[in-house]
Amino acid sequence: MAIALGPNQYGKAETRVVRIDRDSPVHRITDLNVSTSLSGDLIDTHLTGDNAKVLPTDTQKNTVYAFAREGIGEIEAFALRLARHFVDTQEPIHRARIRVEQYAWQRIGDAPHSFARGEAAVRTTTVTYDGTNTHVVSGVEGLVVLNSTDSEFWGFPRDEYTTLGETQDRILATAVNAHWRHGTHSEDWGASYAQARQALLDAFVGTYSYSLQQTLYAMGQQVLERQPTLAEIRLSLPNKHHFVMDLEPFGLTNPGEVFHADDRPYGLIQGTVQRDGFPSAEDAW
Ligand SMILES: O=c1[nH]c(=O)c2[nH]c(=O)[nH]c2[nH]1
Repeated sequence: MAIALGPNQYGKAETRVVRIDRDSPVHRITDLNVSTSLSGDLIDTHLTGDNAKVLPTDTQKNTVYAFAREGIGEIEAFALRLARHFVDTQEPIHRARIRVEQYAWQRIGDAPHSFARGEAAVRTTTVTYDGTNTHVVSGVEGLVVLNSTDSEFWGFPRDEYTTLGETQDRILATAVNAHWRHGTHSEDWGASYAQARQALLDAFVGTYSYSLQQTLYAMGQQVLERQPTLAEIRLSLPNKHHFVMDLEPFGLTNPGEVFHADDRPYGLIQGTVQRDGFPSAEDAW
Protein backbone atom coordinates (compact mmCIF):
# COMPACT_ATOMS: atom_id res chain seq x y z
CA MET A 1 0.00 0.00 0.00
CA ALA A 2 1.51 3.32 -1.10
CA ILE A 3 2.05 6.01 1.50
CA ALA A 4 2.11 9.66 0.44
CA LEU A 5 2.15 13.12 1.94
CA GLY A 6 -1.35 14.51 2.31
CA PRO A 7 -2.56 18.09 2.72
CA ASN A 8 -0.17 20.22 4.76
CA GLN A 9 0.39 23.80 5.78
CA TYR A 10 2.77 25.63 8.04
CA GLY A 11 3.16 29.06 9.54
CA LYS A 12 3.66 31.12 12.67
CA ALA A 13 0.76 30.89 15.06
CA GLU A 14 -0.32 33.68 17.39
CA THR A 15 2.09 36.50 16.72
CA ARG A 16 1.09 39.15 19.21
CA VAL A 17 1.49 42.63 17.81
CA VAL A 18 0.44 45.87 19.44
CA ARG A 19 0.68 49.06 17.42
CA ILE A 20 0.35 52.58 18.78
CA ASP A 21 -0.60 55.23 16.26
CA ARG A 22 1.10 58.33 17.68
CA ASP A 23 0.88 60.78 14.83
CA SER A 24 -1.16 63.02 17.13
CA PRO A 25 -1.00 63.48 20.92
CA VAL A 26 -4.21 61.40 21.09
CA HIS A 27 -2.83 57.91 20.62
CA ARG A 28 -4.71 54.98 19.11
CA ILE A 29 -4.06 51.32 19.91
CA THR A 30 -4.42 48.18 17.80
CA ASP A 31 -3.91 44.88 19.63
CA LEU A 32 -3.73 41.76 17.46
CA ASN A 33 -3.00 38.07 17.48
CA VAL A 34 -1.91 37.08 13.95
CA SER A 35 -1.50 33.55 12.60
CA THR A 36 -0.01 32.87 9.18
CA SER A 37 -0.42 29.57 7.39
CA LEU A 38 1.20 28.79 4.05
CA SER A 39 0.89 25.83 1.70
CA GLY A 40 2.22 24.94 -1.73
CA ASP A 41 5.13 23.03 -3.22
CA LEU A 42 6.46 21.77 0.09
CA ILE A 43 6.98 18.10 -0.58
CA ASP A 44 10.80 18.27 -0.46
CA THR A 45 11.03 19.47 3.11
CA HIS A 46 8.67 16.73 4.24
CA LEU A 47 10.35 13.90 2.32
CA THR A 48 14.03 14.85 2.37
CA GLY A 49 14.40 17.84 4.65
CA ASP A 50 15.42 20.12 1.74
CA ASN A 51 14.25 23.53 2.95
CA ALA A 52 14.90 25.49 -0.25
CA LYS A 53 11.21 26.34 -0.56
CA VAL A 54 10.42 26.87 3.11
CA LEU A 55 10.06 30.53 4.04
CA PRO A 56 10.84 30.27 7.77
CA THR A 57 8.00 30.79 10.20
CA ASP A 58 10.37 33.20 11.93
CA THR A 59 10.40 35.30 8.75
CA GLN A 60 6.62 35.16 8.62
CA LYS A 61 6.48 36.55 12.16
CA ASN A 62 8.95 39.31 11.28
CA THR A 63 6.85 40.20 8.23
CA VAL A 64 3.84 40.74 10.47
CA TYR A 65 5.78 43.23 12.59
CA ALA A 66 7.34 44.94 9.57
CA PHE A 67 3.94 45.37 7.91
CA ALA A 68 2.54 46.71 11.18
CA ARG A 69 5.23 49.40 11.06
CA GLU A 70 3.57 50.73 7.89
CA GLY A 71 0.18 50.85 9.64
CA ILE A 72 -2.43 48.21 10.37
CA GLY A 73 -5.84 49.70 9.65
CA GLU A 74 -8.75 47.25 9.55
CA ILE A 75 -7.76 43.66 10.25
CA GLU A 76 -9.23 42.39 6.97
CA ALA A 77 -7.08 44.83 4.98
CA PHE A 78 -3.98 43.92 7.02
CA ALA A 79 -4.58 40.20 6.46
CA LEU A 80 -5.12 40.77 2.73
CA ARG A 81 -1.77 42.57 2.46
CA LEU A 82 0.03 39.76 4.25
CA ALA A 83 -1.66 36.97 2.26
CA ARG A 84 -0.87 38.62 -1.06
CA HIS A 85 2.72 39.29 -0.01
CA PHE A 86 3.49 35.66 0.83
CA VAL A 87 1.90 34.17 -2.30
CA ASP A 88 3.06 36.84 -4.73
CA THR A 89 6.69 36.94 -3.55
CA GLN A 90 7.37 33.24 -2.79
CA GLU A 91 6.98 31.15 -5.94
CA PRO A 92 6.58 27.79 -4.13
CA ILE A 93 3.84 29.19 -1.89
CA HIS A 94 0.48 28.67 -3.58
CA ARG A 95 -1.89 29.60 -0.79
CA ALA A 96 -1.77 31.77 2.29
CA ARG A 97 -4.34 31.85 5.03
CA ILE A 98 -4.04 34.67 7.56
CA ARG A 99 -6.11 34.66 10.70
CA VAL A 100 -6.26 37.77 12.88
CA GLU A 101 -7.91 38.28 16.26
CA GLN A 102 -8.35 41.81 17.52
CA TYR A 103 -8.71 42.60 21.20
CA ALA A 104 -10.79 45.60 22.23
CA TRP A 105 -9.37 48.56 24.13
CA GLN A 106 -11.31 51.62 25.26
CA ARG A 107 -9.91 55.04 25.88
CA ILE A 108 -10.25 55.97 29.57
CA GLY A 109 -12.43 59.05 29.45
CA ASP A 110 -10.69 61.69 27.34
CA ALA A 111 -7.21 60.53 28.31
CA PRO A 112 -4.92 60.83 25.29
CA HIS A 113 -2.81 57.76 25.96
CA SER A 114 -4.59 55.67 28.63
CA PHE A 115 -6.71 52.64 27.80
CA ALA A 116 -8.71 49.95 29.58
CA ARG A 117 -9.36 46.55 28.04
CA GLY A 118 -12.75 46.69 26.33
CA GLU A 119 -15.35 44.00 25.90
CA ALA A 120 -14.24 40.40 26.06
CA ALA A 121 -15.59 39.64 22.59
CA VAL A 122 -12.90 39.29 19.96
CA ARG A 123 -13.15 40.54 16.38
CA THR A 124 -11.68 38.09 13.88
CA THR A 125 -10.85 37.67 10.24
CA THR A 126 -9.58 34.83 8.11
CA VAL A 127 -8.25 35.77 4.67
CA THR A 128 -7.34 33.11 2.14
CA TYR A 129 -5.52 33.88 -1.13
CA ASP A 130 -4.23 31.42 -3.72
CA GLY A 131 -2.89 33.77 -6.35
CA THR A 132 -6.26 33.93 -8.11
CA ASN A 133 -9.06 33.59 -5.60
CA THR A 134 -9.44 35.63 -2.45
CA HIS A 135 -11.80 34.85 0.40
CA VAL A 136 -12.49 37.17 3.31
CA VAL A 137 -14.30 35.92 6.38
CA SER A 138 -14.98 38.27 9.29
CA GLY A 139 -16.30 37.32 12.67
CA VAL A 140 -16.89 37.81 16.33
CA GLU A 141 -16.10 35.31 19.07
CA GLY A 142 -17.19 35.21 22.68
CA LEU A 143 -19.93 37.84 22.50
CA VAL A 144 -21.81 36.86 25.65
CA VAL A 145 -25.51 37.75 25.72
CA LEU A 146 -28.45 36.84 27.94
CA ASN A 147 -32.23 37.23 27.78
CA SER A 148 -33.79 36.92 31.24
CA THR A 149 -37.17 35.94 29.78
CA ASP A 150 -38.99 35.53 26.42
CA SER A 151 -37.46 32.09 25.99
CA GLU A 152 -39.31 28.77 26.08
CA PHE A 153 -38.32 25.20 25.33
CA TRP A 154 -40.99 22.53 25.06
CA GLY A 155 -42.57 20.11 22.60
CA PHE A 156 -39.43 17.98 22.30
CA PRO A 157 -39.57 14.16 22.08
CA ARG A 158 -39.28 12.20 25.32
CA ASP A 159 -37.77 8.74 25.73
CA GLU A 160 -36.71 6.63 28.69
CA TYR A 161 -33.67 8.91 29.27
CA THR A 162 -35.48 12.24 29.18
CA THR A 163 -35.66 14.08 32.49
CA LEU A 164 -35.72 17.70 31.22
CA GLY A 165 -38.91 19.51 32.10
CA GLU A 166 -40.72 21.67 29.60
CA THR A 167 -40.43 25.38 30.27
CA GLN A 168 -42.42 28.43 29.19
CA ASP A 169 -39.98 30.85 30.78
CA ARG A 170 -36.24 30.42 31.03
CA ILE A 171 -33.01 32.34 30.75
CA LEU A 172 -31.46 32.14 27.30
CA ALA A 173 -27.76 32.88 27.32
CA THR A 174 -24.95 32.19 24.90
CA ALA A 175 -21.51 33.30 23.77
CA VAL A 176 -21.96 34.19 20.13
CA ASN A 177 -19.30 32.81 17.81
CA ALA A 178 -20.19 33.96 14.32
CA HIS A 179 -18.18 34.15 11.10
CA TRP A 180 -19.48 35.60 7.88
CA ARG A 181 -18.06 35.36 4.37
CA HIS A 182 -17.88 38.45 2.20
CA GLY A 183 -18.82 38.27 -1.45
CA THR A 184 -16.46 41.17 -2.21
CA HIS A 185 -12.85 41.92 -1.31
CA SER A 186 -13.10 45.63 -0.74
CA GLU A 187 -15.52 46.86 1.85
CA ASP A 188 -15.55 49.41 4.57
CA TRP A 189 -14.50 46.57 6.85
CA GLY A 190 -14.99 48.50 10.07
CA ALA A 191 -18.52 49.60 9.19
CA SER A 192 -19.39 46.12 7.98
CA TYR A 193 -18.20 44.58 11.24
CA ALA A 194 -20.12 47.09 13.36
CA GLN A 195 -23.28 46.48 11.34
CA ALA A 196 -23.00 42.69 11.58
CA ARG A 197 -22.36 42.80 15.31
CA GLN A 198 -25.37 45.08 15.79
CA ALA A 199 -27.55 42.82 13.65
CA LEU A 200 -26.60 39.82 15.81
CA LEU A 201 -27.51 41.74 18.96
CA ASP A 202 -30.76 43.15 17.54
CA ALA A 203 -31.90 39.69 16.47
CA PHE A 204 -31.05 38.26 19.87
CA VAL A 205 -33.04 41.00 21.58
CA GLY A 206 -35.93 40.89 19.13
CA THR A 207 -36.55 37.16 18.91
CA TYR A 208 -39.08 35.57 21.24
CA SER A 209 -37.32 32.23 21.35
CA TYR A 210 -38.69 28.70 21.39
CA SER A 211 -35.21 27.25 20.89
CA LEU A 212 -31.64 28.47 20.60
CA GLN A 213 -31.77 27.00 17.08
CA GLN A 214 -34.54 29.47 16.21
CA THR A 215 -32.50 32.34 17.67
CA LEU A 216 -29.45 31.19 15.68
CA TYR A 217 -31.35 31.34 12.41
CA ALA A 218 -32.84 34.74 13.26
CA MET A 219 -29.37 36.12 14.00
CA GLY A 220 -27.89 34.81 10.78
CA GLN A 221 -30.84 35.99 8.74
CA GLN A 222 -30.63 39.49 10.23
CA VAL A 223 -26.93 39.80 9.37
CA LEU A 224 -27.46 38.71 5.76
CA GLU A 225 -30.55 40.87 5.31
CA ARG A 226 -28.71 44.02 6.36
CA GLN A 227 -25.65 43.39 4.16
CA PRO A 228 -26.41 42.15 0.66
CA THR A 229 -22.70 41.62 -0.07
CA LEU A 230 -22.41 38.84 2.52
CA ALA A 231 -22.65 35.30 1.14
CA GLU A 232 -23.09 33.20 4.27
CA ILE A 233 -22.71 33.18 8.01
CA ARG A 234 -21.76 30.32 10.29
CA LEU A 235 -22.79 30.43 13.93
CA SER A 236 -21.74 28.34 16.89
CA LEU A 237 -23.76 29.02 20.02
CA PRO A 238 -23.05 27.31 23.33
CA ASN A 239 -26.23 27.15 25.38
CA LYS A 240 -25.14 28.68 28.68
CA HIS A 241 -27.60 26.86 30.88
CA HIS A 242 -29.11 28.61 33.89
CA PHE A 243 -31.07 26.28 36.14
CA VAL A 244 -33.66 27.54 38.63
CA MET A 245 -32.35 26.66 42.09
CA ASP A 246 -34.62 24.57 44.31
CA LEU A 247 -34.92 26.66 47.48
CA GLU A 248 -37.71 24.54 48.99
CA PRO A 249 -35.32 22.80 51.42
CA PHE A 250 -34.86 26.25 53.00
CA GLY A 251 -38.61 26.92 53.09
CA LEU A 252 -38.27 29.48 50.28
CA THR A 253 -40.12 29.86 47.03
CA ASN A 254 -38.17 30.70 43.89
CA PRO A 255 -40.31 32.33 41.20
CA GLY A 256 -37.53 32.40 38.59
CA GLU A 257 -35.24 34.68 40.54
CA VAL A 258 -32.29 32.59 41.70
CA PHE A 259 -30.38 30.45 39.19
CA HIS A 260 -27.39 28.18 39.13
CA ALA A 261 -25.17 29.10 36.14
CA ASP A 262 -23.77 25.81 34.90
CA ASP A 263 -20.59 25.91 32.84
CA ARG A 264 -20.51 22.32 31.55
CA PRO A 265 -21.72 20.30 29.88
CA TYR A 266 -23.45 22.71 27.55
CA GLY A 267 -25.65 22.35 24.51
CA LEU A 268 -23.80 23.45 21.39
CA ILE A 269 -26.02 24.73 18.63
CA GLN A 270 -24.33 25.28 15.28
CA GLY A 271 -25.63 26.26 11.89
CA THR A 272 -25.08 28.10 8.64
CA VAL A 273 -27.37 30.66 7.07
CA GLN A 274 -26.64 31.23 3.42
CA ARG A 275 -27.74 33.40 0.55
CA ASP A 276 -28.73 31.79 -2.74
CA GLY A 277 -26.64 32.73 -5.73
CA PHE A 278 -23.19 32.84 -4.11
CA PRO A 279 -20.89 29.94 -4.97
CA SER A 280 -19.89 27.95 -1.90
CA ALA A 281 -16.26 28.31 -0.81
CA GLU A 282 -15.05 25.64 1.58
CA ASP A 283 -11.50 27.03 1.13
CA ALA A 284 -12.51 30.21 2.89
CA TRP A 285 -12.80 28.56 6.28
O1 LIG B 1 -32.78 25.82 22.84
C1 LIG B 1 -32.55 24.63 23.12
N1 LIG B 1 -32.28 23.74 22.13
C2 LIG B 1 -32.01 22.43 22.36
O2 LIG B 1 -31.78 21.64 21.43
C3 LIG B 1 -32.01 22.01 23.71
N2 LIG B 1 -31.78 20.80 24.30
C4 LIG B 1 -31.90 21.00 25.65
O3 LIG B 1 -31.72 20.10 26.50
N3 LIG B 1 -32.20 22.29 25.93
C5 LIG B 1 -32.28 22.95 24.73
N4 LIG B 1 -32.53 24.23 24.42
